[in-house]
Amino acid sequence: MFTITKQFAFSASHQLAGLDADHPCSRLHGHNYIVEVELKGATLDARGFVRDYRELGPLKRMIDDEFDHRHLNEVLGHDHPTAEQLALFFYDWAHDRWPEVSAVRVSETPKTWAEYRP
Ligand SMILES: Nc1nc2c(c(=O)[nH]1)N=C([C@H](O)[C@H](O)COP(=O)(O)OP(=O)(O)OP(=O)(O)O)CN2
Ligand SMILES: [Zn+2]
Repeated sequence: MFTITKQFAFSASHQLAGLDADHPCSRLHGHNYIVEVELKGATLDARGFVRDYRELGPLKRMIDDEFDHRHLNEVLGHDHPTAEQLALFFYDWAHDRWPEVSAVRVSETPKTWAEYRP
């Protein structure tokens, strides 16, 4: 089995509901997000690729247009825009287009990663 990954980045604000009042993430704040998309394939195409990284360009354009420098509560339409919810959103979006997508990981800080892998 082959596994390839590609990372995308954006900056955005969010405010998480349902937390204790003294939880810092209940305040409006922002992160420099990293989104890592993983694709798997048992075989390679004639070019030697699971899929050409360049074919993931539409995901970069969507992130740039709809997520970068936006407020994630508004983008996702709810008040729980956690890293887990973002990983699920990007997985669904990417897997609809590229069936080899096997997982998506989202980082909010240099020390944290959330992964969605069905
Ligand atoms: N399981 C999750 N926990 C938290 C999420 C999340 O998306 N999923 N999000 C947050 C905050 O939005 C933010 O990411 C803060 O995280 P935290 O690790 O607490 O960041 P700090 O830099 O303040 O942590 P240090 O311990 O100071 O390094 C919170 N939890
Ligand atoms: Zn946060």
